[in-house]
Amino acid sequence: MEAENKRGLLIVVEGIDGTGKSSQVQLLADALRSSGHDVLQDRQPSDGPFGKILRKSMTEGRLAPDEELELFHKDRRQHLEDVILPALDSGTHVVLDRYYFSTMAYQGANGYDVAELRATNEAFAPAPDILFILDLDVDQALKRIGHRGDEANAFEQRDALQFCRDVFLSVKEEAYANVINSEPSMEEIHREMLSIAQAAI
Ligand SMILES: Nc1ncnc2c1ncn2[C@@H]1O[C@H](COP(=O)(O)OP(=O)(O)OP(=O)(O)O)[C@@H](O)[C@H]1O
Ligand SMILES: Cc1cn([C@H]2C[C@H](O)[C@@H](COP(=O)(O)O)O2)c(=O)[nH]c1=O
Repeated sequence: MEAENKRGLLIVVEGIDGTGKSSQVQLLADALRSSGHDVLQDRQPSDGPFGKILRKSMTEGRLAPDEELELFHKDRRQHLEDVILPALDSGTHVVLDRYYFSTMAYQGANGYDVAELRATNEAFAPAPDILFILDLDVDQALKRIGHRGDEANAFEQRDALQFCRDVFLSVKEEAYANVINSEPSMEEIHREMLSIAQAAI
């Protein structure tokens, strides 16, 4: 009899800029691979056609809010259909840097209703099996990413990031959510996340 092909886990890492998401996604994916698991490491915006437009807009000039929001949703649908769901179906674990919680946070900070954004996304995007919310004080996060700019922009950015941090923390009671204090060393944070992931696999 053929061995049953167990579905992979969708493991999402969220948090405001500078909390260490990319570093932890890399460490977690590498550690799970070293333990013999099939792992796809990926990110949103994705590297697909809509994600590329979004990434370009971040360096070359922001799009109008409605156009930007539509592209985040198109990107997520395309990424799920073409990449994430097939990987999970084949038993591969997906470690994802940002997901729809970032839409709730950042587009919420742009003025859209957070609950509506969540409902729109959860109508087509499966909830994660594990969500890591990397949590750090906004000033510390800004220090890590070496914020530069004029004073007015700094205040605006600080307020927007505080809003985003609050939105990420608003889902902390979900069964899949794990709030990770991002102050300790990368290695300590990695050990905590790996032990949670290993317990679920
Ligand atoms: N636990 C940590 N302690 C100190 N510095 C850290 C820690 N984790 C990450 N950093 C540093 O903070 C900076 C941002 O890390 P990283 O790019 O992983 O964060 P991020 O959340 O993915 O950021 P962004 O959302 O802006 O891409 C990097 O210089 C990284 O080396
Ligand atoms: C998925 C997603 C992302 N964003 C924003 C958040 C960041 O400013 C950038 C992504 O860049 P990073 O390399 O991951 O830091 O995109 C967003 O506004 N909405 C989203 O849904």
